[in-house]
Amino acid sequence: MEKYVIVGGNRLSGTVRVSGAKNAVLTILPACLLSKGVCTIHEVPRLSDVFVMKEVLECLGAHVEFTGNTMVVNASRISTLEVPEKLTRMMRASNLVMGPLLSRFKQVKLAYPGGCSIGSRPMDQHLRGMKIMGAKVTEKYGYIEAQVTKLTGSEIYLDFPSVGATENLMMAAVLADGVTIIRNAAREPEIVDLQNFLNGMGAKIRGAGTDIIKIQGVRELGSTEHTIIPDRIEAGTFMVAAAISRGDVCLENVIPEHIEAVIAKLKEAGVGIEEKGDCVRVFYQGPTRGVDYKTMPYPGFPTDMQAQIMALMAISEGTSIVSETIFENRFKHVDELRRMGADIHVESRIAIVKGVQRLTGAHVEASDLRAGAALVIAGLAAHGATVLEKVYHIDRGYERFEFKLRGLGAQILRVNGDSKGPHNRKEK
Ligand SMILES: CC(=O)N[C@H]1[C@@H](OP(=O)(O)OP(=O)(O)OC[C@H]2O[C@@H](n3ccc(=O)[nH]c3=O)[C@H](O)[C@@H]2O)O[C@H](CO)[C@@H](O)[C@@H]1O
Ligand SMILES: C=C(OP(=O)(O)O)C(=O)O
Repeated sequence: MEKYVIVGGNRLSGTVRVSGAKNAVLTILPACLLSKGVCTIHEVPRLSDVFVMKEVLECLGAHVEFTGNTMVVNASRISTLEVPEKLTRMMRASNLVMGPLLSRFKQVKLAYPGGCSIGSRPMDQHLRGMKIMGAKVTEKYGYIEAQVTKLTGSEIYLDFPSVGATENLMMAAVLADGVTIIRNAAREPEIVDLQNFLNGMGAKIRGAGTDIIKIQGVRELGSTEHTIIPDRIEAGTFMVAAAISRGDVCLENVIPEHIEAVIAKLKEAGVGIEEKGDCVRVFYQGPTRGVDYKTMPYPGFPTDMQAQIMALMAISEGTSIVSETIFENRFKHVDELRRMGADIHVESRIAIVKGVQRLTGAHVEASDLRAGAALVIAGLAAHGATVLEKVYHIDRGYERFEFKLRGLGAQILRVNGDSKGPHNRKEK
């Protein structure tokens, strides 16, 4: 299994370009199943999750070409409405094919994606919305099956602004009969990107980015060309890497308003940040201070940045209190940071981080994607070498991670494998 070896102590400097957003592409690729035409998508990051989603589309019968960072999907013909269990289990986001298949073909069957290491992640909000629109949904033997004669535009109030439920229901509603209104919808930028993509195919959706989304059903959707928004979590991760290494880094291809909550917290902690158009400069301007933060749905502080900032807090002056309100099991990086010398105490969904003078390189393991990113960040600042196991978690969400970090001056190597990661994966 591949691992990273990171030798800490180098100040990061230079420029890094942020890739297209994983969470946008993971909903836009399933949305291609709604189209009778050809969808050309630019800025698609070469991530292992993207390759899994490509395989899902291909298993359903779509034709997919992936060259560089452009993907062309032709789902005009589909050969099955059942997603193989092996694929649904590999990735939570595979559940996002449900809305499009039900909407266009009136039927879908997939294995329950199940829980994952950060929490149980049920799908009740997705399924309740589909039932309100008229679908018959059965959950048996680990499978979800849904079918409908005709989806009907309806009013759906989400109990929680779930990102996946909002996306699945938007996609279910685009070909439904009449108007669907999703209230208490998630407001994440990836949902706005999905709306723009669907409208490009001929859908009639307004309101994404607010908590009320209105979808006027249309008869069919056609071809489109779309560019994925920059990945705000990758941007935030590089910001923290720059800050912890006392560096001076310019990030290109960033939409600063998508990461205002992260920028505000880093500034409060004493990190220098300057915004210039779609570039952001992050620089050291003295020791950082511990700050408190609480994860919230967008535009609140993103849960997907909780672990990375905790690595910075671990060597900042004073104490910070971190509250995780989105996922019940998202502190798995804490034990690993402790191995590196961090002073962190967890009580239920709160972590109390007391800043220490320095971290020390250790043998640690990534339990999930962002925990892995946090440990890389910690390794950049640690004294000595850190060996990070289970790098495959990081490959889910960071394109050319070690290459980008090395370009900024970090000492990080991938060992035990082909040293390439998914970005160099050969096409079938
Ligand atoms: C591919 C993708 O876009 N993943 C993101 C998406 O995941 P995902 O779409 O799975 O996250 P949700 O917003 O749905 O989940 C948030 C919370 O709602 C709960 N919930 C969700 C659906 C449901 O039917 N019932 C229910 O109880 C979940 O268990 C969790 O506690 O948003 C998360 C929250 O910002 C991010 O961390 C993930 O990176
Ligand atoms: C939790 C994440 O992703 P996913 O929903 O794909 O598991 C993440 O990106 O941090």
